[in-house]
Amino acid sequence: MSRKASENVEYTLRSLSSLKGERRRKQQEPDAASAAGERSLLAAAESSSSLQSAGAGGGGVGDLERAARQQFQQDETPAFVYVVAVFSALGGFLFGYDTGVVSGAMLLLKRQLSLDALWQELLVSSTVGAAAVSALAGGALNGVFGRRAAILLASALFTAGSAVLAAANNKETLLAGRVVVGLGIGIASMTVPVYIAEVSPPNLRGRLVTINTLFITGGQFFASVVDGAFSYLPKDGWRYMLGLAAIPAVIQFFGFLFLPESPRWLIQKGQTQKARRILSQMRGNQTIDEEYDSIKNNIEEEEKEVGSAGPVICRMLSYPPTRRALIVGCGLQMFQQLSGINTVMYYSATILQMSGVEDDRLAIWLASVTAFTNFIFTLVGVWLVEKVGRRKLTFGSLAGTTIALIILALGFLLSAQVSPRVTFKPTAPSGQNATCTGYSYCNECMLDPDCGFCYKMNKSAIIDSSCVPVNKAATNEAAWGRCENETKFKTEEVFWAYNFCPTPYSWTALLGLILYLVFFAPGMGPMPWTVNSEIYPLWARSTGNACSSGINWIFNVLVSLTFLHTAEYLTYYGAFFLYAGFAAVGLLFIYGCLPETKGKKLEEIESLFDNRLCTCGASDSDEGRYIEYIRVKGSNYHLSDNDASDVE
Ligand SMILES: O[C@H]1[C@H](O)[C@@H](O)[C@H](O)[C@@H](O)[C@H]1O
Repeated sequence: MSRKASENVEYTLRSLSSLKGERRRKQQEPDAASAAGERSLLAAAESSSSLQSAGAGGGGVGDLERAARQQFQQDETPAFVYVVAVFSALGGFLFGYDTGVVSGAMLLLKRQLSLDALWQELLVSSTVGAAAVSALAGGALNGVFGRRAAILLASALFTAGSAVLAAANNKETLLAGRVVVGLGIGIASMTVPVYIAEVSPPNLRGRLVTINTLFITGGQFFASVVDGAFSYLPKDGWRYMLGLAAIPAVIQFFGFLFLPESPRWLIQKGQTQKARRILSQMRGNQTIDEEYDSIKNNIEEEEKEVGSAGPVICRMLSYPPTRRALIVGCGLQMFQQLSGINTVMYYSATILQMSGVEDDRLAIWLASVTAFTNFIFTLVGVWLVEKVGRRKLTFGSLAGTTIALIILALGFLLSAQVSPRVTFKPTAPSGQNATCTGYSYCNECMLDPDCGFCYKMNKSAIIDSSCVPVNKAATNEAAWGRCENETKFKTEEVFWAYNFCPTPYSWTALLGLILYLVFFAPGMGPMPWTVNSEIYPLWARSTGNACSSGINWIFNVLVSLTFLHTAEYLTYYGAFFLYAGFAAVGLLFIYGCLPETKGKKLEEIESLFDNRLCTCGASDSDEGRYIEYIRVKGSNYHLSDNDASDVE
């Protein structure tokens, strides 16, 4: 389209996947008329020839439509939106980095500060616990002070926490640092997706919000590499691991001093001029009138419908559409964690050892391969989200995850069944606990965190095997006996297996692990965050996201903290069958209750929850419809209103 033509014709071309969904339209137009309008619009979009014959100057309208179509394709989203999305997603990177780095740091810390099991657990879970609290509190913070202020606060907390951790000289200071970092993670985890969703154009929203999860998994991957690299620095290596997070945090803080507030939040607070300015900065050469009006009308309408009295959460629960959205949002986050992602992430080194990787360092490095798989396949999700939509992507991903969990469980089951016998029972030195020496199979020995399996090999057969206590300070050797230290390993030609049993089926665990991430990462990883950033109306968005993120963190703590105990009581395969069961229930939930939000304006999404909670994706049937509106200068009619004589 020539520049001149584009100046002459001001238009907006947009796509909607459903007219039924547009509440305002429904109220303004009688049903029959709207159905007729819908039909003619559909016809108009289908072929330009029908459009041409609809107008008096048919050829002119055809040109107009073609020009509009071309311009739509040319209307590029300004780079500014991407800059804003990437700077915000640094919050996701820090979330991933700080949750991921701790496992490597802990290996060094527990030796240097002689931490007992309780302190180790405290240092790991305090962050996740603090994140749960601050995610819940972050709703109010976001509502009152805005998204930008919340992100600035989160990056300040990340910076302060990392500095405290890097300089800590005792475990109490470490605990304080971990709590501060956790507070930052919680706020970032609930604010960043909301902020990105609110500044993005509808056609890119899913992709841009999913970038945040890409940054989370990127942070986890980077953390695993840093863990591997600094594990060679036994003294103070942890200071670098924990302190490094300050760099992206400072970058984000200064970046956000210059980045704008969400225009939707500004409109809600009555700062309309500023909102307009920011919106046009974000939309470049696209006209913002329609988007601006629709946000504004929506806010007014919502206030009329829901009122503004009482706490937001009470209003959300008593208003059916937001209550339904909240159930869907929290359910998604709960099933994300119940399908066991963080046991896979936090214990991948252990799972890899089960597959026969005996060297500790190699297991740490291989764990970064796992984190890398998670990262790369999240990228596949970024690519797929606007192509296949949220519903299909989430469902397909969880279906594959369930199968992978079953394979993982079967792998552990097979390994348990062929678990080597204990054939040699050494006498414990006096004063030493004799529980380990009482076990008859490697499998029982492996599940007791205090014991390990010491054995010899004769060709491929395991001989002279014993179960003895592990050296708590260095789990790569036994507390006493043949496997006590590496010199003895060599002279006695023995092998030491802690946390795993040498069996010919261990590779199935590795296969299950990789398959798990290949399926989980594109859908179940990012979609709960993406969908939650879209499904609540503006007045309920911060609170809705605060609740669902809080649920995510609470289930994260529950699942990852109980993993070792669950494995002890149910065995490893029992634990993975349990997660597979949760995932299967999640599958029913997603099939029944998750609507498609792809391509819809945030303001239209609320109407997806107008009807029954679980419609098994019934609104999807409208998905194939592609309706285009063209607004022509001097005319407020749609082209399909058959009044082409109004067209300039
Ligand atoms: O979406 C993320 C991602 O999948 C991470 O890998 C996981 O550790 C988080 O718990 C989850 O919320």
